[in-house]
Amino acid sequence: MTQTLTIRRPDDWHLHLRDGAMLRAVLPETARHFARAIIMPNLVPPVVTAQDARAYRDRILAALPAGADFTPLMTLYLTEQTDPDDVEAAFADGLIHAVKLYPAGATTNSQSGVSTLKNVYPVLDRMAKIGLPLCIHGEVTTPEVDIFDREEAFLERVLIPLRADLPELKITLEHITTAQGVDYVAEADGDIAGTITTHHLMINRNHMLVGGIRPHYYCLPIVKRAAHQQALRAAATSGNPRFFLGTDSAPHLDGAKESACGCAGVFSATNTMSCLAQVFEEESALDHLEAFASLNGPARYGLPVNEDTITLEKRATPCDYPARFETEDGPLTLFDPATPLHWHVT
Ligand SMILES: NC(=O)N[C@@H](CC(=O)O)C(=O)O
Ligand SMILES: [Zn+2]
Ligand SMILES: [Zn+2]
Repeated sequence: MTQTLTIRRPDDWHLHLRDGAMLRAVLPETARHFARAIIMPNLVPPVVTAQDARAYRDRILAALPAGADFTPLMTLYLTEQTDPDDVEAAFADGLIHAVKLYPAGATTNSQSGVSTLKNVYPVLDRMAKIGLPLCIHGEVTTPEVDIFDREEAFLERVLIPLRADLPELKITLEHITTAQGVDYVAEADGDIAGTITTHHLMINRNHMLVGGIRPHYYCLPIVKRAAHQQALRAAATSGNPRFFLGTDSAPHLDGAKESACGCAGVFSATNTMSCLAQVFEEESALDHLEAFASLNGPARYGLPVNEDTITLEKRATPCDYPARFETEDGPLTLFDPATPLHWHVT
């Protein structure tokens, strides 16, 4: 007997769509399953002003396949020049749903990010007043801190002091990767939530490094040891409304990944729902998949849940996802979950 699971249509609360040829290649992959996504603003140059966000939203809408039902939820890239009035007006217009903080140098295209947090306090203060969430790439960038410890150090050195200064600010700690990140989000007072990616639920650093280095598993924050993966799986499948899906699907052309200095980012839009169903089944928590993928995110962002549904069906035959896509600029490899997937999206 085939097992089926019908859930409200999911949303992706952390997604990189890029621009141009890459946007055209990856947008249909997200729009097929997801109704909405929080769109990351780390283009080159970044999406900094309301005007940038409006223009980017129009390019995304223009790239949607005919008949697709998908709403991009725009964000602004916080810089030390960001104008609080521009941010407030964009939020009041319904154009943006969050502002994104990249510590300068932390990740892909974060050169324009924030070096001195105090310099953006006027913007953060305004956001706290109007209830606009701040999404954070939570890693310190000081060279002495080991790359595997950057998230934990961020909690102590940056996040806790920031939240003490601005306790009313709504914060989403993005793509959490450690047990410390999980514990902080679960236990801290006030308005805090955390997104978890597909790949951090599926793989740990052994998958990336044992038996050869796999550049398509390299992302930031970097995948950690198995005990952290277990903590993330427990959090995601717990039903706790503070945790929800942000795939961090982050496409880079194969040439940029398979290189002596490869880019960080995992492209997982296509097979995320099959991966998640597998994880939730393994954790005996299929009944919490809808909360993680479809309910907790909208609640957090003050948006209605989606009315339509998707159905997943567990079949003996594994899913047949393509290993890679051809974009107009070259090949793009899909996340390889390192195990056959049996949950098909019907
Ligand atoms: N996650 C990644 O490894 N890369 C993201 C940036 C980010 O989300 O940090 C990208 O834009 O490629
Ligand atoms: Zn990030
Ligand atoms: Zn990201």
